[in-house]
Amino acid sequence: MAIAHNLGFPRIGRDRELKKALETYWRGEIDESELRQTGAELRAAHWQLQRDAGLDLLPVGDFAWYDGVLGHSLMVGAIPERFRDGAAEPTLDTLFAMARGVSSHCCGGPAGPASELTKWFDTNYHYLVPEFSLEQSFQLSWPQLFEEVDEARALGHRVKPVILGPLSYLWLGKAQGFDKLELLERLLPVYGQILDRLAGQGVEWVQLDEPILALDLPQAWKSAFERAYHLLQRAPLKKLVATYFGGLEDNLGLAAGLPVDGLHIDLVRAPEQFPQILDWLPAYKVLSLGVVNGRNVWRCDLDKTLQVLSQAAERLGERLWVAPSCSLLHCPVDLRREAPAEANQWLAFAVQKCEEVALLVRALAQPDAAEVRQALADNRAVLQRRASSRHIHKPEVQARLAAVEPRHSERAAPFAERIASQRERLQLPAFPTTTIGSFPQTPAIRQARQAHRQGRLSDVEYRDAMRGEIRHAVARQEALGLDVLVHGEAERNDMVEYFAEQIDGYAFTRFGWVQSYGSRCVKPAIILGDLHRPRPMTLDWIGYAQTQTDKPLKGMLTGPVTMLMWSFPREDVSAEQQARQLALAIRDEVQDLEAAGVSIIQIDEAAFREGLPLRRAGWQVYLDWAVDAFRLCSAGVSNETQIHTHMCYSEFNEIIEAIATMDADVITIETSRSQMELLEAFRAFDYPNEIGPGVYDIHSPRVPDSSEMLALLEKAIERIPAERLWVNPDCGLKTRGWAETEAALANMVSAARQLRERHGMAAVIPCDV
Ligand SMILES: CN1c2c(nc(N)[nH]c2=O)NC[C@@H]1CNc1ccc(C(=O)N[C@@H](CCC(=O)N[C@@H](CCC(=O)N[C@@H](CCC(=O)O)C(=O)O)C(=O)O)C(=O)O)cc1
Ligand SMILES: N[C@@H](CCS)C(=O)O
Ligand SMILES: [Zn+2]
Repeated sequence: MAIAHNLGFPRIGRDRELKKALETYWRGEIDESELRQTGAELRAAHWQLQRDAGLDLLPVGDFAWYDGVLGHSLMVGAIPERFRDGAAEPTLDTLFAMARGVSSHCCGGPAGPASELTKWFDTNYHYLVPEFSLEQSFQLSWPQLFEEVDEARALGHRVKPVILGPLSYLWLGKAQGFDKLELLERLLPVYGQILDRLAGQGVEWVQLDEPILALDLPQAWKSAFERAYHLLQRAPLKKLVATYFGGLEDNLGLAAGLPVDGLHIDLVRAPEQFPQILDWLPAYKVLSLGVVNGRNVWRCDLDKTLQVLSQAAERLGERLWVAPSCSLLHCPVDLRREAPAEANQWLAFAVQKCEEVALLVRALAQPDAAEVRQALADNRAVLQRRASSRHIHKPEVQARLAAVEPRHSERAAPFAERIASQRERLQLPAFPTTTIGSFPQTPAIRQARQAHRQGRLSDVEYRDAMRGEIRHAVARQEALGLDVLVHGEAERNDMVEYFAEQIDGYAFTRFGWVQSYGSRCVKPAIILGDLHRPRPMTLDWIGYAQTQTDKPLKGMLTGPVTMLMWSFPREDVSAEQQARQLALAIRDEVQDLEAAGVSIIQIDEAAFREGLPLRRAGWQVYLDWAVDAFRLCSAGVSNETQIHTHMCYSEFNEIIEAIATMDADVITIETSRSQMELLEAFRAFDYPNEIGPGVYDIHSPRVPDSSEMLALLEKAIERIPAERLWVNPDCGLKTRGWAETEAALANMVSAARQLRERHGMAAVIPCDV
């Protein structure tokens, strides 16, 4: 009989228990043993949920205090010098210091900025980038995995530890001035020790995640795979190499031939790998088929999936394993937590996905069992109901889209002409200072929203409370001397969810939390059907904010690509189609803001880079529709209206041309943790429009001083003409407190003023530059 297993379970908790415990610990309100207790309770609950769902083999090692890659760095002793405290072994506080940074005036321990945070492949999860030095050594330093294996076994579970594989780990890290692959020989002995120790604990199978096998790999890395796994071969336990987020393609032969005992492939992202894989797999190996989508929330089409599995079972017998396509980290925890709604019948969250995997395995073994037949019949009926639902197909939305012409994606004049009109209108100083949009989402704001949701605060009371927050944010910005103000986004629960709630065609959850980084979560909305905007979404708030100041105030919207990437999309129509529907909805809002006199409109495309397919072969198709969606939503304004965009993941080297084609008048980007290195692409391409490279990292509570920001701006000026440079933080400030926000922004404004003096720049940039 096939084995039902799982690659990883969400760790944050159904009610975000881990988030709450972490934040309470960081505030000093609970001690380490209380935090650890919450972790243990969550792990126990999650293993039990998976076991109750019917899985045979449960993952251990998928729990992390902040991030799995960070935990792995601790395990192999890759701890940057600035976080080493002289202590022999790292502590939980070492881990949190690496994740969050430490201010020099705090705690008396080592100080320094946090490690870089970046996107986990093409997901909305962020990991902490390992930092490698030339003298890097590795040693087993963090016993968490072994302790959790004991913990799970003591609870009576059959476990499969999950570890990030050595090649993917090195690939995801950062090495300054040398080839990080050179570290492999130093790293592998530690992997050997880890595997030996797990074997000593009685572990039979270990899962080594090597998602980079789904990427275009240089030959040196392909060869390194063979070398590495040959060396790890002697460890006395069975190894399953797990690949996901894409197909193996040219790495198929390599992956199938590695000297390990099993291979997991993602058949949701790359169904074409089957049945070809059967011909490549050595006869002794287990094949784990990832057939239940770990990246979306739709129920699995069980009939269709069983056709594939039955064929596989015929060839593989007991060597067939069944699993979700990837870790379920990217899914909400449990659909049973939601209130009843028509759409629920179409959905499956992590717990339900485990049940689907178990059911598929049962259906293979006992296709005629009454409960199996019933479950398959139910599944069929549900899928049919969805296909014919009136919530999905809206002829008026489709007709509007069909009438779109290329001219709708063209600004009236080229950038050089537009910027002159905009400078004339805006009268901004050189190096204009601004922020990315959000100001601190304080407990008071969140509590007001909760009270409003629960009916304890009327619509008018809620509006007045948010207007109070807007007045406060505007007044603080004026006092700080910022040049372009924002309303602060107090009224938004999230930059995507807020808009999704106002666009017809979306569905929402109440508890569908997914970890984004550390303790921060998002609740992605679900695109059910055709999308349109029935009424203005931001006009009242932004109009109100503009009445509070004479300075220019940026209208703040989320762009179509980001709306799509950070939602759970439909699978019955293309991503392009969904992005174009969203673009029209946002275009309507842009035009309403312009008509209301808003002179600058920022359309955030924070997820633009993340949407880029993992394999280069898919890039152009994506870039064409993604750029066009942005242009479609932004191009309908006059030359005097300045369009900004913002992206928080700025590795643009290879797509800078597409970024330029978006033709935003100003782009603000995240660059501070990379010390402005990411601007190199803009310099090399001679990017024509204006740029605001982030001068400080907003993910950390640390307040950088103005000299630090000035130094970064000087680096920026080496790469970008001074008259096109803006000054802003890396991203929005919603996660920060007011005290640190004001301190950091005051330093930022001071840095901009010093820069103006140093470079003798005019107070107002002339229009003909
Ligand atoms: C820019 N980022 C975003 C990404 N994806 C998004 N969808 N949105 C983003 O902004 N991806 C990349 C980055 C990731 N960065 C972040 C940064 C910050 C957060 C974050 O702060 N998340 C919040 C949850 C936000 C939210 O939905 N808030 C709601 C509900 C708040 C709440 O918990 N209410 C309580 C009651 C009130 C209380 O006591 O505090 C409750 O309901 O129980 C709201 O404001 O109404 C987080 O807390 O993690 C995410 C990604
Ligand atoms: N306007 C948003 C962008 C985040 S990427 C914010 O400031 O939070
Ligand atoms: Zn951002």
